[in-house]
Formats: sequence, C-alpha cells, structure tokens
Amino acid sequence: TRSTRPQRMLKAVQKNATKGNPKSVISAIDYFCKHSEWAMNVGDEKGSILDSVVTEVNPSTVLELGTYCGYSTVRIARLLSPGTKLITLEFNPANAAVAKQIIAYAGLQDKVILVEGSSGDLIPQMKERFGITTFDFIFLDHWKDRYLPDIKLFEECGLLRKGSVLLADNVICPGTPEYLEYVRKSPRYESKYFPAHLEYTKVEDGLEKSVFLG
Ligand SMILES: COCc1ccccc1-c1cc(O)c2[nH]cnc(=O)c2c1
Ligand SMILES: [Mg+2]
Repeated sequence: TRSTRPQRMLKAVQKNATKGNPKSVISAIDYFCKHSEWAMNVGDEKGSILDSVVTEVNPSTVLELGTYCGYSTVRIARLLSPGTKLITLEFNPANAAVAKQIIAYAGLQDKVILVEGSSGDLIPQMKERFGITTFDFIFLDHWKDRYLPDIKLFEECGLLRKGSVLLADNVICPGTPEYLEYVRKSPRYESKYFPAHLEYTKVEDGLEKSVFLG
C-alpha cells in the first residue's frame, strides 16, 4: 500500500542525513518539506526562535505537546545539557513510530521520552509517572483546541513554577485565539509574541512565549 508522508520523510532522513548528526537530520527534513512535500514541522524560521528560547531557558525539565515526526524534538533535545531529558507526547501512534526512528537516527534517543496518548490524559500523570515536580519549559505544538484546556491543566496539577516558560506554535495559523486571549489577559503570565511565518510558506504565523509569574 501507499506510504504515508511521515514515512516518506523518514526515508528522506535515512537517505540524506548523517546518522548521529542532529543538524543534518534537521536540514534533511527542511529540504524535504521545501522541495518535495510540505509537512507541519515547526520549520527553520520558527525553529530558530525555538532554539533561542531553549538556549536562554537552559531547562532541566522539558515537555513537548505534539511530537509529529520528531523535528522539534530533535531541535530541542540537541540543545539540552547532558543528563537532561525531554518528555514528548504524541496522540497518533503512526506518527510516534516515525518520530521514534527519526529521533534515534539523530542519536538523541537517550535524551527523549516519547509517550503515546492524549495530553489531557497524560499531563495529570506527569508527577507520578516521571517524577516531575514542575516544568521549566513547555512547547505547545499539538491541536490548537487543546492549548487553553492544557495550560489550565498545568496550573491545576501544580506543574508550573515562578519562571516556567511556555512557547506556543501556530498562534496565528491555524490560530489559537482563546489561548492568546488567556495568556495575554491573565495577570499570572508575562506574554510576548514572536512574528514569523507558517513553516515553509509566506503565510503569517508566530510563536507566543508566556512566562508563568507564580
Ligand atoms: C493538519 O494541519 C496542517 C496545517 C494546514 C494549514 C495551516 C497550518 C497547519 C498546521 C501547522 C502546524 O505547525 C501545526 N502544528 C501542530 N499541529 C497542527 O495541527 C498544525 C497544523
Ligand atoms: Mg506547529
């Protein structure tokens, strides 16, 4: 049967990237998306902003919502201090299977805990399953309608501390208006918008960085 786009992306990584070299994996995926098939990775323009925020925060505890094929997982994991792991949640088993192989091809499997399931179910399990007290950095890149309920879940589960940084993709396209209103109006967050474009296109999009004030 016909392969899927994530499977074709994995093939492109195995063909064009160097095993154990995260930078070459990132480049191979970006090349595939620019010249073969568009795919919903955060991409190189927004990815550079993601890199700068991760580097600034230098987190010890990291959560990613929405693994997809592992592109942003690789971008984040390559920047983490030795011994630091990131937890990434993916709802779609087929995507998770591809992501696992792309993360391993980059040589970052020891820095990543990939969990299959829905964020709504898994967020309340973070403390008991992974011994997390609070997250230093959270990247929201899953389903736009889950951004607001999930940030409220983080608060209710006591997973945020003074200074926790949340970075949200796609706040313009596809758009998360209710989430934006919440973080920009709430006195408990200091929010900042980083303008960019929808991955591999000229369509406006951007990242919203929100710091929890406690
Ligand atoms: C399936 O829609 C793909 C699409 C189509 C048009 C515009 C934007 C998107 C898009 C872009 C992204 O970075 C995304 N990131 C995470 N979860 C998404 O659903 C998502 C969707
Ligand atoms: Mg996205």
